[in-house]
Amino acid sequence: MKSENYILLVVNPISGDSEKESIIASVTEAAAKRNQGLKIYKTTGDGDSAAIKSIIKKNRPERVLVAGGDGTISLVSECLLNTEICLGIIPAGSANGIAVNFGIPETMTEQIEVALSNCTIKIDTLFINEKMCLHIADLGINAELVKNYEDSGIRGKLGYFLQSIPTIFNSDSPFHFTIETEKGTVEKTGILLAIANANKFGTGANINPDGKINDGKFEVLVFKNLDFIEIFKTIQEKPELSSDFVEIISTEKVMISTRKKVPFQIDGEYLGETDKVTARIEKENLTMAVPELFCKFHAKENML
Ligand SMILES: Nc1ncnc2c1ncn2[C@@H]1O[C@H](COP(=O)(O)OP(=O)(O)OP(=O)(O)O)[C@@H](O)[C@H]1O
Repeated sequence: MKSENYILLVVNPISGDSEKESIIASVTEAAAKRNQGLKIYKTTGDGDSAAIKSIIKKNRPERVLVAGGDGTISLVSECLLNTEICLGIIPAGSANGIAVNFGIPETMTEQIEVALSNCTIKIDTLFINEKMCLHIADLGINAELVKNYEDSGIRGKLGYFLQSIPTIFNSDSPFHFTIETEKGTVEKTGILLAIANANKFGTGANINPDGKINDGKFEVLVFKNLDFIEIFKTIQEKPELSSDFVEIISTEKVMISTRKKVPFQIDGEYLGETDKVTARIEKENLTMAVPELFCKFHAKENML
């Protein structure tokens, strides 16, 4: 197969609760229409990263599509870092936080169209405690929620909803954070500290409306309280959030320490409790196919 004219589709057969055969059939049809070859790799949960890297190295595809949840999207993204090969996302997980952030459409037909489109963008990726983060990591009450969700065994948005109230009542918050950036050291108290190269939580809450995914910076957001009026505002595209609710520090690197150990998650994966987190950004090292609106919002000419 000629490298320029070939698509690799990585499918996680067990992610979420959707069947994957219709995705495979639709991508096969779309590739044929474009006169492109298609190779399908189904993940096994064991040695997938090495296997995908080897396929990419041997037969450089023009594009890689991934059908799976956030875990599979992250895994494939890591295989494509610092290459010119474009990634297209077909969300097929239980929560799909990454897809929500990139504004990936709801229907499979539109998702495949976007994934194969020429609307591409080079994004920055975050490394948090040296683990790649495409979306959002946090310390505090949201990470507790992710843990309780994983423990409960109930998948999807309902699972998160059912865990949200007990998580709030049983939380050990507020937490005390020491935040060191190139601008100096500050002390903050809050229920949640998020590290975001993204605008939205997986729920669609627009918590970092001015964040740009390709500006060489990321944001540290300290949420001070559960102000429901402010939380409600985050359903808007451009919410003006009060600094009594959230304080935002834009930076290229950060070191965070806490007085006591705090629950910690990266891209929806609970990583236990910690009292030290470092984060840094790597500039424009991943090419992604995204909806036109997302491309426009992140156009360089719109940046200050
Ligand atoms: N064939 C397989 N059998 C069992 N586990 C697998 C297989 N392929 C991948 N996995 C596992 O699937 C997990 C990743 O799942 P992923 O995050 O994509 O979906 P999800 O958990 O349903 O979605 P979300 O992250 O949106 O909640 C990894 O732990 C990986 O080891």
